[in-house]
Amino acid sequence: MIRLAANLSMLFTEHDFLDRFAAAADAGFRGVEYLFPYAYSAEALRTALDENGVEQVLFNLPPGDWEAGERGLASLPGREDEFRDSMVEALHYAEVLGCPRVHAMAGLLPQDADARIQAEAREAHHATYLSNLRFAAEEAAKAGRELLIEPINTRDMPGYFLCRQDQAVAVLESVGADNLRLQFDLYHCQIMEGDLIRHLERLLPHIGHVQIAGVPERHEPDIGEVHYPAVLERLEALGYRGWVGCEYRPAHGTREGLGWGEPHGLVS
Ligand SMILES: O=C(O)C(=O)[C@@H](O)CO
Ligand SMILES: [Mg+2]
Repeated sequence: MIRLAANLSMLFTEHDFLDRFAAAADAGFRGVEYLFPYAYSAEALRTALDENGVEQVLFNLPPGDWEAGERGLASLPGREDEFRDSMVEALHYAEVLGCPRVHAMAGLLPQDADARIQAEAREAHHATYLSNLRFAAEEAAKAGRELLIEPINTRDMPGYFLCRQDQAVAVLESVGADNLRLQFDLYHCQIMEGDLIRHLERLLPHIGHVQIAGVPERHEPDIGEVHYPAVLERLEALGYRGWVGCEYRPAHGTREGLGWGEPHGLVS
């Protein structure tokens, strides 16, 4: 049985953040994920999990200055100290929340530079990314956690450093840490590369977490060009036993749009 987690940064936004845990549990979700926990104390979040009987399955490391447009620190040359601090903070939250995995966003390449500068920057980001991920995977291993990396489509996030599955696999293999795994977001993969079922088959040994959304609008999985019943059936047949994060923006209301999840135990 596919295990669905509600992404509380996108679902149940009809409610205040701390009330979304109850709304998710009431709709049949047994796991939750969201972008960032840091606006709340870890203890308050722990209480929200416990009171509603849901598991925390994923959240991201602090991403730098999100409001100013930053999208992660892991590949940013010169920001290594901040990245290390962000890992320490994330592991503290992971411990209190009992969350088995955290996601390190890669960050953006410099925009508006000429091709030569872009190429040099890409090399510098790659080297920084590998060394930061080596450090972070080691820290995560000491704490008994997994560290995830996620290719994100560059239409939604222009300049995002990690945007293709092969690039991610090359990074995982270069770092070579057992607890460094792939966050496979089918929405991003469909936009950049397509061929979702073949990607799942090939990438399964690397996958630590899956996320889904309809393409191209990022609405419910039953809206758009991807036939998710077939994709999820294949995922299950392949033996994937992890979580599938529902990371989409409801087209109308969250509950109104949950009909697609009824075969997986959700209630609309
Ligand atoms: O945007 C996505 O997709 C995510 O999974 C966020 O957590 C940013 O990485
Ligand atoms: Mg995602």
